[in-house]
Amino acid sequence: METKKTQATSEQMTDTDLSEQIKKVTKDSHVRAENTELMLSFQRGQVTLQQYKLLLCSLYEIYQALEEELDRNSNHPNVAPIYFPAELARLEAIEKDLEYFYGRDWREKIVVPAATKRYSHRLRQIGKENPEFLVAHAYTRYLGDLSGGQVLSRITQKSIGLKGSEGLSFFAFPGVTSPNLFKQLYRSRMNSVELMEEQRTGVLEEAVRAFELNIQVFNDLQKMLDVTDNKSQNRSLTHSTPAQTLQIQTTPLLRMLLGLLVAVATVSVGLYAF
Ligand code: HEM
Repeated sequence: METKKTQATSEQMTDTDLSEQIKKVTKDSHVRAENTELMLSFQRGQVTLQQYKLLLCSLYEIYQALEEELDRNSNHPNVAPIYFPAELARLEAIEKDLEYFYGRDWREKIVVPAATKRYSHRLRQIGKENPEFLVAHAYTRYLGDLSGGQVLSRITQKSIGLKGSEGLSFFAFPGVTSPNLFKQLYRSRMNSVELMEEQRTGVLEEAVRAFELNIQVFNDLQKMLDVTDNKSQNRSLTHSTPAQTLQIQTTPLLRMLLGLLVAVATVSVGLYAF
């Protein structure tokens, strides 16, 4: 299916192409997204199991909203050209990964920050009110996933120390043989979406907003992780090793003993002088 569709990608891109415009307007946002603490952890090969698990929880909520709205609007003229569930849908893959990390009752263990709720709320809102904006969100997530998928999968596998490919389904696109060719096809489909000038401006604004929502999710996740880290650090202070605990508890005690010694010495010297 993919090869047949790919033949439509040979058309020349121009400055008025939606795919070019959207890339241009989101360029700065992309740099900001790349430089969030969470994304830097991936790039440095330092992503932790906790970071990855929490990210998967948020991705679950985001893709659930995105894919439900795309499915519901799949016959809409502005959505149909970019509707590729067989090739791109991520929800089932994320569910598999969540089950791998959290067990069968993973649904009860999902935790997401406020920013993720805002993101999914926005997706459901535009799905109802402005389905033509869905292209901006589908572009931001799917083309991003297709661009970094393979590299990020290997980095995550190595950082977390996973043996096989279990837990990494999110990064795999079995329905896409060549991510680059598929991205070309996707761009040509985006360019075939007919939009009035006002709608086009709305889509471009929505793409910047989509990046912003992602950045907020990454920042919120990092804050959640920092709080957890601090808590466990505090716990390790109260449940600290005997040596640490002793040190903490003896400081005021020592001070009291010293004070007492000085007092006794002063009294003794006084008595001696007397
Ligand atoms: C680890 C951080 C990231 C790195 C290193 C990275 C890197 C890249 C690279 C190398 C490309 C290919 C550029 C090209 O083909 O011209 C790309 C494309 C893309 N990335 Fe990222 N990216 C990161 C994070 C993100 C995030 C968080 C998002 C959105 C949420 C995103 C969205 C996109 C999109 C939409 C494209 C397609 C651009 C286009 O061809 O129009 N990226 N990224």
